[in-house]
Amino acid sequence: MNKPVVLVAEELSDAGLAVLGADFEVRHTDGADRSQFLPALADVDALIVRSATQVDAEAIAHAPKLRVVARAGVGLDNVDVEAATKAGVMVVNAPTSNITSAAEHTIALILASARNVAQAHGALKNGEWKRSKYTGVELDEKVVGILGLGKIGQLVAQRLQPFGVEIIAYDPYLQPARAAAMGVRLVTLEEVLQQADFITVHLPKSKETIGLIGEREMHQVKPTVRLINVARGGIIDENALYSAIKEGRVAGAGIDVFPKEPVTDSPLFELDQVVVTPHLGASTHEAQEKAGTQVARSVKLALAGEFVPDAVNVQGGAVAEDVKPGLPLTERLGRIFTALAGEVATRLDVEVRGEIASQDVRVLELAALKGVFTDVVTDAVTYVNAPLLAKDRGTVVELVTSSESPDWRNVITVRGVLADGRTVSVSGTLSGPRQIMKLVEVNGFAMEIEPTDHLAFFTYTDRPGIVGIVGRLLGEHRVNIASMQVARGEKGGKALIALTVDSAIPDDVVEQIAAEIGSDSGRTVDLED
Ligand SMILES: NC(=O)c1ccc[n+]([C@@H]2O[C@H](COP(=O)([O-])OP(=O)(O)OC[C@H]3O[C@@H](n4cnc5c(N)ncnc54)[C@H](O)[C@@H]3O)[C@@H](O)[C@H]2O)c1
Ligand SMILES: O=C(O)[C@H](O)COP(=O)(O)O
Repeated sequence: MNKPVVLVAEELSDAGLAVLGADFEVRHTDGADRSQFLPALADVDALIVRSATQVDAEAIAHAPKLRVVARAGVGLDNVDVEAATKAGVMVVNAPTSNITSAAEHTIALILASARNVAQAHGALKNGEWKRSKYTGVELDEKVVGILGLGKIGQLVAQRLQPFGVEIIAYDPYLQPARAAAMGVRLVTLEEVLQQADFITVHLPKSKETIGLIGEREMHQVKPTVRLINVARGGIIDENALYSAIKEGRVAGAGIDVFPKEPVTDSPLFELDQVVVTPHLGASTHEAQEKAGTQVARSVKLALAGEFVPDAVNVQGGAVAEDVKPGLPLTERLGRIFTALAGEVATRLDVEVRGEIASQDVRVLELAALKGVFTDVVTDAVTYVNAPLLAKDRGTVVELVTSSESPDWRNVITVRGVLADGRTVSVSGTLSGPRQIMKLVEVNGFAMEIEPTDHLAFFTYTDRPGIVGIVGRLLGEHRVNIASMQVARGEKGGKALIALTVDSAIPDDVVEQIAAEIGSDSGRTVDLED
């Protein structure tokens, strides 16, 4: 069988390649060179990039087999996540891999800018011993303004605290109490501009943040301010920064990122007050190893159709430890649902009841959909394309949660309404310390059986002799019964017989059983992959 193809379009750490292992055909290309990159996408299953490869709609259209784009780093501004989602392609990143490196690089640029390290270094190496020209400033008792107090902004704040600075931050999406707990005062953008001696940017690049620090803002800052950008080029307007430094309205800058990269000529490069690095924030051995291994793991999960905690274009995000064991159970319930229904539901409720319902359980809805469609379409069903499949087929899906679960600690139900108005439902739980999967309800009948690979359900009218008939017919056809349960509403009423068997029951045997016991519905469920 052909191995899935993983295209590595930028440098990936050896550790990352090692995680991929021998199960994949790993190819390499230069993602920054479109004439190489686009044709290389033709038959790839996964693509791994850093920030230099533009994974736009055109690239995605060149990759008909693509199932996952993995960004070995944080920023996703080079990946068209919307186009990927439309094409059913999962996008993952390595959200924490390089944050320490980026924060440390920020500190390096703050200090380098404060003490003119790069300029003095260059001068001395050029034979110039200049001391007064490179007199700097202390950090002690200065005000540092952080724009964007997210993962990196917070690490920067922690690392700056011992320098004796006052830290203020602008981040309208953060609770002031959370910032206060870090010793940071949340203020408005104007207050940062007016009060800070150093301003460091840690924002995502977005429509809102492009040019956030532009001409107008450069007129509001102290003339002694130093601006640092280790986030993304363009958040600080380069031309406005150039004029402000030239005109003495800004004292200096430390810049790691540029609006267009790579870049070797920028007006900023002529200014002695500016220290620059070529997007080195994440360029440490440690960050690259973490980014490489994290995305390689995500690629493996994604190609196996498993849930990928770092996926950015599926609902759910990171999965709580208590919720994780529910994923295979719910997926199995989805598959059993489809086998019982024999068609796609018009409406599907995924009910989560019990203790786990207090957590973020949206991923269980995805797991149910993945199961529901696994035996319906030929293509691999993933956590990304399962909701798209539901939408395409007109299935309205709802997640229902409740902390009430009278019989079990947690119960998950997949219940659907079919086109003719019939309802099909199946519920399961994880039982005991070993968290064994149990089916606890099928179409309103209570039971307790393991959802093994081969199941069968027959409804009939309650009367004596049914178990014997079913046992005899299966025995005659050499199908071994592992367990059998009978459930009924009332004596002589509608009843259900549920079986787990060691091999698939042939269709003609199902028909024979149904005919002999007068079953109006005989369904088998075969889940062996
Ligand atoms: N130079 C590098 O090598 C390097 C390395 C890693 C990350 N980065 C970049 O650093 C930036 C920050 O990364 P992170 O991991 O800390 O991201 P994050 O998402 O954890 O933090 C971003 C913060 O910005 C805030 N924010 C968003 N929009 C805002 C707005 N309009 N105004 C004010 N605040 C806003 C958010 O609330 C959040 O707290 C990203 O641009 C990322 O691409 C660069
Ligand atoms: O967003 C990021 O992760 C950083 O900017 C690092 O980008 P890189 O992987 O191209 O170094």
